[in-house]
Amino acid sequence: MKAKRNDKNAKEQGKDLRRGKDKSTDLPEKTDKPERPPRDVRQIEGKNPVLEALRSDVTIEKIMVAKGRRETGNTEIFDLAKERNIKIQMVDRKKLDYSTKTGNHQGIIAVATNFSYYEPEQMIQKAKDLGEDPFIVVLDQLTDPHNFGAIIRSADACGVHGIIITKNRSVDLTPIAVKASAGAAEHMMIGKVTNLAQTLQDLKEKGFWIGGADMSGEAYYNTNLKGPLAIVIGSEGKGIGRLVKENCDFTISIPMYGNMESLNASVAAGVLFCEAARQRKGER
Ligand SMILES: C[S@@+](CC[C@H](N)C(=O)[O-])C[C@H]1O[C@@H](n2cnc3c(N)ncnc32)[C@H](O)[C@@H]1O
Repeated sequence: MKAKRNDKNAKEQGKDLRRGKDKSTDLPEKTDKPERPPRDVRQIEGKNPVLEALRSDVTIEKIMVAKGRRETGNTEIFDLAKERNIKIQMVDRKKLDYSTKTGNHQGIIAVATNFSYYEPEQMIQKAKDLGEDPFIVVLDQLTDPHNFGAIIRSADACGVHGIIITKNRSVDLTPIAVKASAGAAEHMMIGKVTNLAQTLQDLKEKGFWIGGADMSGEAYYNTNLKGPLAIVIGSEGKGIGRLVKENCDFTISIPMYGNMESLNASVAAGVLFCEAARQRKGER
């Protein structure tokens, strides 16, 4: 017989009215659940990001592909996955819709090990190995993952050896940033530092010129961007912070001829990186 919801006596005796059971006797003893170690993995979403991850040395656990996608231009992904012995799981599109972190998986999600972050010294070493002057980009508390992704993509195109971001109040390498980079993030060394002003001082001691991108600087096409160089890009809201600006050797500006005071951070970064690449690669 069902216990009534308002059976006061039963409640007072500690009975579970929903199941007609005695709470005091039937409940299992509380035990501390063993803590699950966090899985050191991330999701890479979309065709280009997955393809770039396969082309890089990123360790990929598996790739999930929406059923029916094999025929629609994923041949290279399938071939590379086979070559690298990576499991491809054909799944219902709904499963991808459910687990997507970008909202735009394009029918393909890879599960890969998390990013490793790099020290500025490793970026400098990379340049040395290539026989080039180091070219580093510094982002002063950028917050938009789409801007971050676009900057990584332009940086890769222009021969940047590494990007330094701040540990606090900054965007990170989220699946959205990686997607926005079209997978360029898989090839770029990214470093995180606590004290950007200190990092700039360290770079200066290593012979770097630090150029801060700012609307009130010298026109970029009149600026020498050769040699060991770090270009600082400011945040979307407040631009380059005071202390960071004080540690710049010069400021570089893209003249503004319209009504707006500034460009989007990633657009400004793209223009300046291209000019730096033009000067550094000796093109006219
Ligand atoms: C959206 S802007 C920041 C605007 C901010 N309100 C300010 O006053 O600095 C983001 C960053 O993009 C870069 N930027 C934007 N427009 C630029 C320009 N015309 N010349 C050089 N850098 C620019 C700067 O690094 C700037 O800090």
